[in-house]
Amino acid sequence: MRILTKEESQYIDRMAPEKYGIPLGYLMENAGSDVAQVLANHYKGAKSILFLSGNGNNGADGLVAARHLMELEIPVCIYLFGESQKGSQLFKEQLHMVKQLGIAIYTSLDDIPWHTIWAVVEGLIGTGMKGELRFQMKEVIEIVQSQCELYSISKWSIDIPAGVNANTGEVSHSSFKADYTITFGATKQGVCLYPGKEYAGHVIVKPLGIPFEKVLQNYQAYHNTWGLDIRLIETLLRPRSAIAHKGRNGHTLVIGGSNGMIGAPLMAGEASVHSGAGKTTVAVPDDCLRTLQNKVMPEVMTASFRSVSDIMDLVKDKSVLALGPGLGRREETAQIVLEFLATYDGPIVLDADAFYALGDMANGETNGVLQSRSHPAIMTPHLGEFSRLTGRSILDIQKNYVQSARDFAIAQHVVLVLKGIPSLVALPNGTIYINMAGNSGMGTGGMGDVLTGMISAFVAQGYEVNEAALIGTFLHSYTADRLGTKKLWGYTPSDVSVRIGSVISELLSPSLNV
Ligand SMILES: NC(=O)C1=CN([C@@H]2O[C@H](COP(=O)(O)OP(=O)(O)OC[C@H]3O[C@@H](n4cnc5c(N)ncnc54)[C@H](OP(=O)(O)O)[C@@H]3O)[C@@H](O)[C@H]2O)[C@@H](O)CC1
Ligand SMILES: [K+]
Repeated sequence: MRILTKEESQYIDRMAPEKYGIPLGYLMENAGSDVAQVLANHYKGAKSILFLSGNGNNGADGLVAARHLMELEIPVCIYLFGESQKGSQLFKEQLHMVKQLGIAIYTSLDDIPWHTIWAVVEGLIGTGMKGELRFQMKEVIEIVQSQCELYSISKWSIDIPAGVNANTGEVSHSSFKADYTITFGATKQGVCLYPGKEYAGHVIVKPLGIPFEKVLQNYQAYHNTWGLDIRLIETLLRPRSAIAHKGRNGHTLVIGGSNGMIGAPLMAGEASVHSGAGKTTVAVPDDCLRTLQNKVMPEVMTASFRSVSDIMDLVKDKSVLALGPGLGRREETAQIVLEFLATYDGPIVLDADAFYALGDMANGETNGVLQSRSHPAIMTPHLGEFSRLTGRSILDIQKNYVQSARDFAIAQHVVLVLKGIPSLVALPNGTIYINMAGNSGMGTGGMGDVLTGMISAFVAQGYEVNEAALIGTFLHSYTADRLGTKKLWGYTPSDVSVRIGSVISELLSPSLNV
């Protein structure tokens, strides 16, 4: 699923007429007619649908929809916001048409017969929003929302809810909170990120009427952002060969653990087993080995290390290394991690305390440690860890969430799995995937260790690091969502871990009801 930024949408807007001779009015006619079709299918025999129309092209989309609904004999009316004579050219043209057709138009909210309205469709403002919502628009939205609540009227937005920043998902105070958003061509980035995502409700994507990917090929600042969803994963997952044996399915090595932190490498190791790695070994510092052996499931092999050369020996015959879970933050451990990274060039997933060793990568001595690897390292920091790696505050990262992830992945040449809400996967070429799965029940200690084990297992099984990060990240959340349908909290990382195999089996063979 393609995701567009505000600038990309506006570029399409400009280029359609300029380069391809496709008047914007054509695209608007498609957009408006699609909005009408969706509403007509939803509200057969509706009393009345009210369009809130700003004086830009977002409002004009709504006016087109109102005209189409009139043809379908669905009663419509319009509330006009702002000065019509100052509106866009297309808005003025569409307004003239609906006036000629005699559609009821209100300029005061007090005059609207609210008891007759079944749905409000907000076209106050779309991708043209600059800064914070202005006061007058906020007032209108507040009154409309309270009327919707009073009369149980459902709320729709055109393209993006008024007040939601189309890029960052930040919302102005009094933004329009829709039940549904109908958008064109592709979802806007701002409704895939929080809090914008909550304001958009269910997003419906309709065609734009121009192959926009072709148009964007010439756009210098084109960012290439995708939704990480089930359809993408179905294209990436490959059935196992019937003759695959444990040797073919790879061997994961997890290096982690410290006194009191044995659970982390243990969960990573067990998740690797459940995700299908042929073999899994968990290695911990010498003095933790006995504790590990007493706790770990029998399918996981165990080992221990004291020095970098021990780790080098252990990793020799392994397909992938997961480094960091529960490793601890002692200075000598950090030294081992750095020394090891300087010598080992194989596939690696870095997590948790491995980041402590790397410190501030933008300004510190470790800048460049990961850049020239033949397999880009996969890094799975949460926001706190990412803040430390980048030397920037969490607030600053959240404000520029997607761009921060993209910049880091490009600069360090890594596959970054940024564990936020939602999680992002940023590839070394700057392509971003926004995770569409996940739920609030996932915020428990150990969930990240399971993710590390899952991603490592997919690398072990022969997936490229990019693919493994995408598959692991999505399936981790998707499996949690499946659990979340029964209970939204109280399920454990291990519950997710043991369920992964069944979920993959279902995806590969939908007829299997495991
Ligand atoms: N992508 C495409 O190809 C297609 C795009 N299409 C549609 O076009 C839409 C974009 O239309 P757009 O560019 O005309 O801007 P739009 O969202 O209507 O806003 C402009 C109005 O908002 C006002 N305003 C600005 N900031 C404000 C604030 N903070 N608070 C309050 N008001 C504020 C601004 O006022 P001004 O600054 O001029 O005083 C002006 O009046 C897009 O979302 C989609 O629906 C479709 O037709 C299909 C093809
Ligand atoms: K809107």
